[in-house]
Amino acid sequence: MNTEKTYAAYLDQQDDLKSFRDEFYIPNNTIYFDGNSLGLLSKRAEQSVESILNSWKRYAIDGWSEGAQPWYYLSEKLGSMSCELVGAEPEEVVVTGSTTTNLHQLVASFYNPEGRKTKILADELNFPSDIYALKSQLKLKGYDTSHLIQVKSQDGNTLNTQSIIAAMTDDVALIVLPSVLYRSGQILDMKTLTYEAHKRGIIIGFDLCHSIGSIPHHLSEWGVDFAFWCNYKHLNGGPGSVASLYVNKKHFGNEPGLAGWFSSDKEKQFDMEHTLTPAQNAGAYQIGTPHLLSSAPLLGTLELFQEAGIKRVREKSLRLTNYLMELIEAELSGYGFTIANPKDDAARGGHVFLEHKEAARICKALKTDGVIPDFRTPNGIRLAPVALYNTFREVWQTVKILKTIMVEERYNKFENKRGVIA
Ligand SMILES: Cc1ncc(COP(=O)(O)O)c(C=O)c1O
Ligand SMILES: Nc1ccccc1C(=O)C[C@H](N)C(=O)O
Repeated sequence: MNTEKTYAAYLDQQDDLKSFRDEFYIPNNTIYFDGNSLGLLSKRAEQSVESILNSWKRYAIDGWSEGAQPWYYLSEKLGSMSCELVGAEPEEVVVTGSTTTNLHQLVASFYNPEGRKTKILADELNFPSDIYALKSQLKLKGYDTSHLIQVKSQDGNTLNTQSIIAAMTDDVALIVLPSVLYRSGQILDMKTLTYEAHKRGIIIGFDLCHSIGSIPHHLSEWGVDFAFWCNYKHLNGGPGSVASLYVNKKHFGNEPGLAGWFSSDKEKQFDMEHTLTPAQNAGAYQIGTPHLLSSAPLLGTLELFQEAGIKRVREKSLRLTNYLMELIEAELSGYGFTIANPKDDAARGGHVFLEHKEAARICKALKTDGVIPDFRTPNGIRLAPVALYNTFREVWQTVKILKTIMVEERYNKFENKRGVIA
């Protein structure tokens, strides 16, 4: 392991994505390793917001059909611009709603309890919003929450594929799992899980919040029934930007569980009939008028991903997180850290997850020293060096800063307690 700073500089020089950093606004004197929570603003996203504002200024109501990006078709257009990121056909993806409302929509559409098959299978490590949504969907169908099975983790950080498969019993109607776990960054084996679910006649969908824009997916090839994700993390769509969903084309033509007039076939929508003719694509899972101003940044940012290509993004991301882990092992052993993310490339997502009993205040000390990580309760530090805008030098500097914090016990200045927003 070469721990020299010059080696980091050499890695940056070799980086064929290095020019993308200039596309982003990097906060001054900051090493931003939190792009897995909120990605940075790019100049392209800023321009695309301006262009949507201008079309409102210039065309008013006619913006729905006029201008460079007619609003009526924007959600589908952004879906088709995202399809390579998930390995889908253009009409299988639409930009709409929020992560959680999309999950509600998809469960309302795909959870059809029948006979013995009444349960929903999830896991105990997923992000709380998904679990809240699943429980409320069960209640709406008249079941109590014992109908939600949550696969247990052996080590508190990761899930075992075989344990998930073992939980696919014949009373399960629907499975909802994350693609990448938000704390440990473990990638679940979506291909195998989908295959095993379908062998048992169970519908399966994934929450791609932590994998979208970070790892490649092959949803159509794997036969995944549905997926949903936010666009504000690795895809840099901005705080609260409109989310996305994927529906496998084998399900096209069905009525969505939660219908609205934007679920309609676009040609029929303005016929104003009281019987819905659903769109024959993923667009059918939209509900009402799209949130144009918070979809707009995606026009710019998805263009950047089309230029970079998800394969190159993933390759650089793996090199960054690998370099970070190696430096941590070389420089910080003996300081109480555990690298709690999977170390092998196949199971490691886009961030490194460190556990430490002083994690909350180590995060505060890092922030004070210009490094932005995030803390995840009770003892986790997430560090996400992002391929499009972070550098190997920043990884090197972060480990150096972290070492100083540990050697000088600088974290003692802070309370070991999370802030309101961790
Ligand atoms: C895995 C996962 N699911 C869901 C959410 C939240 O969804 P929403 O965008 O609806 O707030 C997040 C993060 O906020 C997440 O990490
Ligand atoms: N939407 C947010 C709003 C405020 C603060 C954080 C978030 C996050 O997205 C957290 C993220 N889902 C996580 O993996 O922890």
